[in-house]
Amino acid sequence: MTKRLIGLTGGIATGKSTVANYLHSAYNLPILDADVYAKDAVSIGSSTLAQIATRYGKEILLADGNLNRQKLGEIVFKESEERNWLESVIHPYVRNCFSQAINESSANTLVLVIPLLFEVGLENLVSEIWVVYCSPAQQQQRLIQRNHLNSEQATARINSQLPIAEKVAKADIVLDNSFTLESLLKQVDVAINKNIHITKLPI
Ligand SMILES: CC(C)(COP(=O)(O)OP(=O)(O)OC[C@H]1O[C@@H](n2cnc3c(N)ncnc32)[C@H](O)[C@@H]1O)[C@@H](O)C(=O)NCCC(=O)NCCS
Ligand SMILES: Nc1ncnc2c1ncn2[C@@H]1O[C@H](COP(=O)(O)OP(=O)(O)OP(=O)(O)O)[C@@H](O)[C@H]1O
Repeated sequence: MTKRLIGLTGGIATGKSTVANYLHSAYNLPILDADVYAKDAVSIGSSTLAQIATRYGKEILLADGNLNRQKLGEIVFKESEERNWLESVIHPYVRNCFSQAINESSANTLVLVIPLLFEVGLENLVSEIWVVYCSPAQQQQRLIQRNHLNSEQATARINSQLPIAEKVAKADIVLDNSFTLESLLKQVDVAINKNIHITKLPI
C-alpha cells in the first residue's frame, strides 16, 4: 500500500510544530522534522560544523563547541548569499534523513514537517501538502514573542521565505491558524480524515 506522506509547511511561526505535536499526541503519527535534522547536521564533530567554523571563524561557536545559532541566524537571515551557502551544506543531509526515515518506517501515515518545502522544491517527496496559515502581522507578533526578536529581525526571517499567500495558493489543505488553538485543532481533525492522497494517486 502507498504510504500517506503529509507535508506540513507554512511560514515561520505560523503553527507547524503546534499541528505536528497534536498529530503525534492525538493520532500517534510519527513526525519527521526538517528543523530537527538540520540541527543534527551541525552537531559537534560533524563536517558541516567544521565547514561553518572555517567560513565564519571560531566566534561562530559557543564556549562548549556547539554552534551559536543566534549568531549564525543574524548573518544568514540578513544576507541571502550566506543563507544559500548554509543551505547548500545542510540540505543534502536533511533530504537524506527524510529518505532514510521514510524507507525504514513501517507506518502507513507519516508527517513530514518541512518549513521550506516549496522553496527547496520538495513537493514530490510528499503525497499531500498542508499549509498552516496566519496573517504576516500575526506571524511577526508570534515570532517576536517566542524568539525574543526585535521587529527588524522578525521581518528579516519572514522575508527570507516565500510569502505565505503563495504557499496557501499551492496547498492541498490550508489550516487557518488566525484564531484560537481549539479552532486550529478542529481543522486538523477534519484534514486527517480526508483522503486526498488517494484521490491524488495517478489512475
Ligand atoms: C540559521 C539557523 C542556525 C538559525 O537557528 P534557529 O535555532 O534560530 O532557528 P531554527 O533552526 O529553529 O529554525 C526556525 C525556523 O526558521 C526558518 N528557517 C530556518 N532556516 C531557514 C532558511 N534557510 N530560510 C528561510 N527560513 C528558514 C524555518 O521556518 C524554521 O522553522 C538555522 O535556522 C539553520 O541552520 N538554517 C539553515 C538550515 C535550514 O534551511 N533549515 C530549514 C529546514 S531544512
Ligand atoms: N492560535 C494561536 N494563537 C496564539 N499563539 C499561537 C497560536 N498557534 C501557535 N501559537 C504560538 O505561536 C508560536 C509559533 O507556533 P509554532 O512554534 O507551532 O510555529 P512553527 O510554524 O512551528 O514555527 P517555526 O517555523 O519557527 O518552526 C508559538 O509560540 C505558539 O505557541
